[in-house]
Amino acid sequence: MAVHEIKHPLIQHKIGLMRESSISSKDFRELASEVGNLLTYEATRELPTETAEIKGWSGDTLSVQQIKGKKITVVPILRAGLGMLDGVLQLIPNAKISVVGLYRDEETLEPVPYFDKVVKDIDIRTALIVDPMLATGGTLIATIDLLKQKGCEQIMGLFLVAAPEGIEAVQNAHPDVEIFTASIDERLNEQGYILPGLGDAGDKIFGTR
Ligand SMILES: O=P(O)(O)OC[C@H]1O[C@H](OP(=O)(O)OP(=O)(O)O)[C@H](O)[C@@H]1O
Ligand SMILES: O=c1cc[nH]c(=O)[nH]1
Ligand SMILES: [Mg+2]
Repeated sequence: MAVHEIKHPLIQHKIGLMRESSISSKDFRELASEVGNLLTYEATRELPTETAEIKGWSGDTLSVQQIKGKKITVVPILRAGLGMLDGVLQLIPNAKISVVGLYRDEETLEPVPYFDKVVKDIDIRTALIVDPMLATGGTLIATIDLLKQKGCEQIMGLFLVAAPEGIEAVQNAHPDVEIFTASIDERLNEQGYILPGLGDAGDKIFGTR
């Protein structure tokens, strides 16, 4: 599995701002969307293009490049993934959206699924999963399981922050999935939170902390 930690200065700067303990929900939300946008730019760098003929402004026929083949479905994981969705859609405005809802049980840290509504033609689309946090990896593994059961064959994931433990778990379960993250942090604490991390991303985005 390919794991890309994106060291772009803009991304590093914005993730640094998000680590400030007193950050407001408004600022956290804006930055989550902005970093989601920048990660999308990086994750789509290798998308294949093909030549198409169009009629240009002067009436001449022009050869231009268009995205080729499989289309994308963006898969925000409820709740916190919604915080990155706007930024992703700014770059892929025609993407279909497949929503999955899972929360992590606070005691067992196991993912608990509670919602899914994915596009019907997911078998011919590339899924772009978005979630701010990849911690133990349980939520991501369950999401990939679900998408594959529905026929999805090509899957990428965008995460603001990822823990080494979670990356390893996902690598073992789904070695074919490609991951893009703004930061691979140090470790998980006893409660399964990422250190140094961002805290509880869902609570910060929705103001429920
Ligand atoms: O890798 P894992 O250990 O599974 O943890 C990561 C998950 O935990 C958080 O969601 P949470 O359960 O807090 O739900 P929320 O988005 O509704 O806050 C986060 O947004 C991920 O979905
Ligand atoms: O650090 C973490 C781990 C899981 N979920 C979060 O929101 N933050
Ligand atoms: Mg949460």
